[in-house]
Amino acid sequence: MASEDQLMHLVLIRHGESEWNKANLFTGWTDVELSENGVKEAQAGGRALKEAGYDFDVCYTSYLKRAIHTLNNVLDEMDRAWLPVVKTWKLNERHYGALQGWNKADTAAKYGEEQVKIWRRSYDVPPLALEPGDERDPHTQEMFRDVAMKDVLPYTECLKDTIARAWPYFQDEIAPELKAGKRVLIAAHGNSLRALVMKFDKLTPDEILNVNIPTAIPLSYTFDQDWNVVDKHYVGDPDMIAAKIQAVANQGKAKK
Ligand SMILES: O=C(O)[C@@H](CO)OP(=O)(O)O
Repeated sequence: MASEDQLMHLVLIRHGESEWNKANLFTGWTDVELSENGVKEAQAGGRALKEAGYDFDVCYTSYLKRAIHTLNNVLDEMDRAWLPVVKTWKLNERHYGALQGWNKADTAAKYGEEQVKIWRRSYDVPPLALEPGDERDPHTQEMFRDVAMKDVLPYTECLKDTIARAWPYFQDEIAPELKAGKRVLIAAHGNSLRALVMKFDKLTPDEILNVNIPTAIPLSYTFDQDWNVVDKHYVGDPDMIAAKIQAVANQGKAKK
């Protein structure tokens, strides 16, 4: 067992409910705001972290406002608004291609729940792609104007593609901070966090299929120096967390 000063502390938090989660729409890189409930969820996540005695040295988030505003609310609750925050598009949600804006239950009724589960959760089957020139094309959006190599920007992504950008970012930018003893908080998205969890937990493509991340519940990881997970737990009430995980899974079901 590693001694406490050799352990590395990381907390992941998915953004609170967004306006499009509430409407059950595929979101991806659409930059939608938190719902009123989502703000409350983020605040509750911050309070849970504070009450459990967590503190951080550096935070990371995506370019999307639902994650950024979640982080701001968490840090406000912890009286840590002053902490350094690094934003990167590499932690953006998985790009949902042409599905962005479609209702998940209607899509399940039209294409079948199995197909929707594959689009939502499979490791290597991407959703239908955006057409180049679509107004949602990231190559033409202001948000990505500083991305030098535009061909890395996607028209759609499966989880494998999200891992291909999020995992090298974690290894190059975040892992050294953890190694240096910094306590790190990452506020991101259901699927960009699944990308990290798949790597941390060494899950197979079949195992990751059934992993759903609940909104705004802090997920605490402790690693030893070899990146073995020595502790992993959600911070909050277990029944509430189980209900939230099930609610995420149910979003892809057709309405009966
Ligand atoms: O719509 C999305 O971008 C994601 C996260 O909200 O949804 P899903 O859980 O269906 O992958």
